[in-house]
Amino acid sequence: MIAPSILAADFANLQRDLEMINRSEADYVHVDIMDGLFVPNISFGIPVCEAAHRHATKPLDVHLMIVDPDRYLEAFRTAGAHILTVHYEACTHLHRTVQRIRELGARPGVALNPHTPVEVLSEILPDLALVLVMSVNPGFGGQKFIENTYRKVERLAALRQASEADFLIEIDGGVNAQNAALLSQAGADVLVAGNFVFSAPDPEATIADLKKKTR
Ligand SMILES: O=C(CO)[C@@H](O)[C@H](O)COP(=O)(O)O
Ligand SMILES: [Fe+2]
Repeated sequence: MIAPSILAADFANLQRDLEMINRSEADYVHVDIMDGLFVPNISFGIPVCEAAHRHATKPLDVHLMIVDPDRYLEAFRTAGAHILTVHYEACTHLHRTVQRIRELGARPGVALNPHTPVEVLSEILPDLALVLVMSVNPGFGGQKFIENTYRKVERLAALRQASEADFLIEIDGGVNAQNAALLSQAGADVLVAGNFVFSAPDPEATIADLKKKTR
């Protein structure tokens, strides 16, 4: 599955870019929320998420790169989040946070920074709908893919098989035509792509090409 990240969209033409995603073979719309504290960048917030929800026909996959995300779970759910992903590194009581996301009626996801081993989630995997493996350090689009990600995805896929848990494995950062098939073979289910899609001459065809590589 493919989740284009609107962080790389033209914010002055967001409706146009969302309509492109609607027409495309994309499965989700990836929405990156950055608070300038958890990551050294500020993206956009709840009103933009609401606007994306109004125009998108695909479910919103909301990636919260914010400290203490519990404060905003309800607001992003009300703004249309279908998947709500928090960072492992930003949560003190991750189990409680995950339960809260489910109570709100959203699908809970947990994201891991490149330095965080997948094994830290072993006790909570059955409670998750998605694990997001960061393949760059979070905060910016257009960064170089970290090659260690393949091994991490393989280890996570092995944990999934061993535990019979049923979560999606999502990869986020530096995804392109070179690494998409390899990530899929390693066990990834959802690939986020920002710059690779939106800087292409034909973003819709680029989404279709990426999708073919994941089949
Ligand atoms: O969460 C993030 C960055 O922190 C991502 O979702 C980026 O938006 C992906 O952009 P590309 O690396 O594909 O340009
Ligand atoms: Fe993201």
